[in-house]
Amino acid sequence: MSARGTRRAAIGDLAAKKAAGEPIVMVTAYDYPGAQVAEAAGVDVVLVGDSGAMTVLGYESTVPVTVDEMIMLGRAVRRGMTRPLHVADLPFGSYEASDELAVTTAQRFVKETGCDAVKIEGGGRTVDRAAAIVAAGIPVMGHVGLTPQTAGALGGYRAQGRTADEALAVCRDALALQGAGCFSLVIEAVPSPLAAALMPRLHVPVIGIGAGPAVDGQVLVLHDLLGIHDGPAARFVKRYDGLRERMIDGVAAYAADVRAGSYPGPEHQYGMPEAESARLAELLGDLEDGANR
Ligand SMILES: Nc1nc(=O)c2c([nH]1)NC[C@@H]1CN(c3ccc(C(=O)N[C@@H](CCC(=O)O)C(=O)O)cc3)CN21
Ligand SMILES: CC(C)C(=O)C(=O)O
Repeated sequence: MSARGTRRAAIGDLAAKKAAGEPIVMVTAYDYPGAQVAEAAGVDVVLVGDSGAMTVLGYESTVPVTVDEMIMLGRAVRRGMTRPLHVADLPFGSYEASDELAVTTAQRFVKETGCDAVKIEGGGRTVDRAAAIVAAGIPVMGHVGLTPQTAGALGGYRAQGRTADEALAVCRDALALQGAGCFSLVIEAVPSPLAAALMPRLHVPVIGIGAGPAVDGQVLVLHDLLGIHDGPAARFVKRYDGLRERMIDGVAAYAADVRAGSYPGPEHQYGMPEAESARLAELLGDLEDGANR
């Protein structure tokens, strides 16, 4: 590999960070500039999340997004970065029905997007799917707590595991996914005490989103943290910028310039030698004479 800092990340890097007690930084990205920005900012893991269904494709949930759509996003992300670990979400309906389907879909993502790992949601039957994909040689990130692909069954986009019994179910799922060979887990929208109680029992790196500070790293949706997304934000979202407002201001300033005739300015125009433009006028005159005959 080339110079230090430009080496492509390896799956084992997350475990090394956990062992060293260094927080792991993960963000989503869905396209080429998003991946470039994530890499330039020095993030460790870029997730091509199915949240892209909502943030960049405009669907009302993550459920409708297709494998082909996710693969297009994943390929664009691959072209935009070298170093961060590249994880791809398998979309709803593309892995649940059987181990064969899960492996086939995961293989498509690896072959067609060049991702390092895939992420699948839930415990239960997902545990077997995770084991099958791992057995096929593809690293799997698990995802427990709030699992948006099945949020309908969970009562909507709301925190999970708020009672001891429900919390135990989340812990069981996390431990089962670890047992199935997941190299890392995402835990989403759970009480901080749940995550804190679970952490000593997990040896794989755990990335939290709305799971408090006890975990090994944090993930946020790029469009949420930059303030590009304008929908209702979850409790865990911290908005570090207001890019949506800045983007609207930029386009509005352009529109105002066009309408005022102040764009394009001299510096945005191509010139032509005086002799050539004089000759062009002559040639056009001949053209008209010909047409009018
Ligand atoms: N832009 C974006 N960011 C996300 O984090 C995200 C998505 N999209 N799409 C898929 C899921 C949905 N997510 C969400 C969305 C909303 C809440 C939310 O509003 N939660 C409320 C509680 C709502 C309730 O109890 O009814 C909260 O207070 O956190 C949580 C997770 C996380 N994921
Ligand atoms: C929020 C993260 C964990 C995710 O699953 C997504 O972006 O789809």
